[in-house]
Amino acid sequence: MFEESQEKALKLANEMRAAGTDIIYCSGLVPEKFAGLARQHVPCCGHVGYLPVNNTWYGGPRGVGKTAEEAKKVYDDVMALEAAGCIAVEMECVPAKVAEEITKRTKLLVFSMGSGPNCDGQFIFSEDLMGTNLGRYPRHSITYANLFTCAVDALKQFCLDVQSGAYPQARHCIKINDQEFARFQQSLASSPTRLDRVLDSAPKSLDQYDHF
Ligand SMILES: Nc1nc(=O)c2c([nH]1)NC[C@@H]1CN(c3ccc(C(=O)N[C@@H](CCC(=O)O)C(=O)O)cc3)CN21
Ligand SMILES: CC(C)C(=O)C(=O)O
Repeated sequence: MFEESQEKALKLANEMRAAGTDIIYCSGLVPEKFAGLARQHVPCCGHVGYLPVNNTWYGGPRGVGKTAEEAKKVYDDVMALEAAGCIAVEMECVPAKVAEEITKRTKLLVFSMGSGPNCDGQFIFSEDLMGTNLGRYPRHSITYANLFTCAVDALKQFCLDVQSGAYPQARHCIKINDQEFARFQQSLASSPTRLDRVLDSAPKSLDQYDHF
């Protein structure tokens, strides 16, 4: 919603609140728009440091705040969000020492994404945690499982078991009692098998084909 009008942002935020969300997080939203939401008592979380939504302006993914000037700009951005009435901020790819100094000075809850241990909380993409990210794993990420490989292994094994006949086994199958089955077979006595039907529909002679 960051490129939408104030009215649309408020409407969307209110729909999300009605659906039960506790807080509206928005990357790239300018402080004036957060202020508009905060005036209507919408709890908001902003975003500072490296903003993937504004990727072009950073020249690609990178740490933000490695110079004194840029670090001060991150501080100023946080203070602007605080003044706008946000209650939290995601701080992305800011040097840990800079993030720590800013966290000490703001009332906002600071969620660190690659901004070191001394913020109020940590934020990591679950695709990185669980190993389902098919792209690059950023430096700040940590991976505890390899669910993608697990999923592919499971699908491969299923394929192999179907091909080898290992699946399905008797315990995967549903039974019918012998008497009912015999009656069913009787009812099919005059029905041709698949093979009969294929042979029946095969051309009887080449004359059935068009020759030009
Ligand atoms: N899977 C996933 N994980 C993320 O953390 C993530 C996404 N996707 N998609 C949206 C953004 C993009 N993010 C990124 C992506 C790359 C870097 C990156 O290249 N970081 C540098 C560190 C730069 C430095 O040390 O100065 C790196 O080397 O990984 C950072 C954040 C974070 N977000
Ligand atoms: C979804 C994006 C904007 C994000 O939260 C991040 O990169 O931290």
